Amino acid sequence: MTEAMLQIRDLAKSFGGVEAMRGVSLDFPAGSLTAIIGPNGAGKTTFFNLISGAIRPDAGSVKLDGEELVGLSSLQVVRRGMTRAFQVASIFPDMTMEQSLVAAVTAHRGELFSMLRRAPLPEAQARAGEIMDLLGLTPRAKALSRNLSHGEQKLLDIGLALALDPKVLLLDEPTAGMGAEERWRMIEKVHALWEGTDLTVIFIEHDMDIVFQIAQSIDVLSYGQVLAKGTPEEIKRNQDVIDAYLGQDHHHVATEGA
Ligand SMILES: Nc1ncnc2c1ncn2[C@@H]1O[C@H](COP(=O)(O)OP(=O)(O)OP(=O)(O)O)[C@@H](O)[C@H]1O
Repeated sequence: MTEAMLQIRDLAKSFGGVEAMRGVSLDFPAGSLTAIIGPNGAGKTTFFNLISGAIRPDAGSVKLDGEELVGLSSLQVVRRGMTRAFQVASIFPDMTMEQSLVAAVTAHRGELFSMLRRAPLPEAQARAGEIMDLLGLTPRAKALSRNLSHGEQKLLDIGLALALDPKVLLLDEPTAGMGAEERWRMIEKVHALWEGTDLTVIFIEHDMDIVFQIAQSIDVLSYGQVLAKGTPEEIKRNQDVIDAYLGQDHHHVATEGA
């Protein structure tokens, strides 16, 4: 059997007396699109912090393409091929979208460019162009960051993550803070990006309609443990998940003809 692109084993982390992650083991096959869901405080953000090297686990293993990541810094994790989209698009308000992406590609590939003794700009511009195409941002290439809509800024954040040439892309609530219509536009772009590349995409999302619509598989966390994992159909019918999460009033449950 081939190993998953990302293989997590027995991941654990406590903050003082709080066991935020209690032995989580999950596999993410190459090219998969997975949603991480769960009630508030379930450990979703902690999970991303642990696997991306932002914080160090007390125990466990995180293997990317067979290589152990635990103990590496965030930067080293990025270099190995796992990148998280952060809210950084607004840091350089007077740069255009294209300039921001060219700068990110150049920063990431700089070493390689100097080794090849080639001018970085045409290459970086070509890559920035590809990324804008993937995200449907090309018409906004010359727009200044400060003039981008919230949704466009979020897409640029994803673009900046793509500039780091990841194998695995982590998205922390890509639709947060958006209205219903903008959410769907956003998630359709994420879906198109996933379809158009061989990326392994893992996203945290609270909107269950979105999760059930686009995720290929779903991992449910609760109290720092894996409560369930499966296809959207399996998760919708899982009684533990319904009891722990989907039954809660404040979550949007896809009732699907019910
Ligand atoms: N740096 C920290 N120090 C202390 N406790 C923490 C820290 N980070 C997370 N926790 C605790 O760990 C648990 C899991 O939190 P986490 O933010 O990972 O959950 P979450 O599933 O992302 O929640 P939400 O959906 O509300 O974002 C919570 O009890 C939280 O209070």
